Amino acid sequence: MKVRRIPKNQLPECRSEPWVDQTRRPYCCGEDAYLPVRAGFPYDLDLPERQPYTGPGYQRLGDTLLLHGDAPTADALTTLIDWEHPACILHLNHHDGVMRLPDVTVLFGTPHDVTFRETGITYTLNPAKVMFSQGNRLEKQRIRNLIRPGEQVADMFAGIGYFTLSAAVAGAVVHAMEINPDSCGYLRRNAEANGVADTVTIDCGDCRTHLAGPYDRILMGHFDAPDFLSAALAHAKSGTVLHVHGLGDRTGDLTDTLQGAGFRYSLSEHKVKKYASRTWHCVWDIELR
Ligand SMILES: C[S@@+](CC[C@H](N)C(=O)[O-])C[C@H]1O[C@@H](n2cnc3c(N)ncnc32)[C@H](O)[C@@H]1O
Repeated sequence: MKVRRIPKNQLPECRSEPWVDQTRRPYCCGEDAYLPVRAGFPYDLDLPERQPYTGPGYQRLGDTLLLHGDAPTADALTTLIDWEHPACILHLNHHDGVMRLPDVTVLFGTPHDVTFRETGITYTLNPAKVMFSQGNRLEKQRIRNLIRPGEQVADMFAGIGYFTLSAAVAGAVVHAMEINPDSCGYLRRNAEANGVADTVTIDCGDCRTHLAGPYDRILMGHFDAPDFLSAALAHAKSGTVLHVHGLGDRTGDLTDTLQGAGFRYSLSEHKVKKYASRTWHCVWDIELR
């Protein structure tokens, strides 16, 4: 690719010059910018074409990359390091136990706290210590759109704040419960970083002992959430909406619990993401009448 090297701060004024090839993107490195040059115009350098990326798929959290699925080969790892220049690479083997703790193998660098933004929300966490699911991004946005300012919301499985923060930035008053002290620490930091510490109350411990409803909305972001439905219903009222996550088809269990507790309700199912070849991560919206 034929380019002219210019100081990066001159990029905005040079971009519309007649010699600039508008069909290609400028490349920046340090204080320099390399602008692609149209055929027939003078150029400074002929850069080799950037090869397409052929390494493994990854999830980026700040300067750390998280790999899912099979562990990469040594060559694939080198390709990834050369491409992304990360500070750390982790291979996620699985999530463990009720706290869904990540079981990771460190492939490169040293795990540490990372800070990143997703849909306007800032998160800090250590991906080797606590889970963060980017696959739930659309669900977080959906919840954010459903919230009315001033709603009283319970988040029974708050983690580092995936749903709590989405609800709080939409104007809800959130009671966040989380059993893992590490996650509680990040949740507190994240509420402060997003300017919602005044409207988020955090209780570190088992949600069943901290629920203090009735609430307008109850968020239940854990695969075992259907087993916690009775506990949630004891803190609900007519008009309460519950968002109950789970794996596979749990509608029979949910309707049994709702009918056993004597509630009239409407129930709708939403697919969040594919979890295994034939298993979906679903969320059931239940509105009590
Ligand atoms: C699956 S993670 C949160 C996932 C997150 N909601 C998401 O969508 O990515 C579930 C969280 O619930 C917490 N947890 C599990 N059992 C709990 C309980 N009985 N009370 C409070 N928190 C609990 C775990 O420690 C974990 O942080």
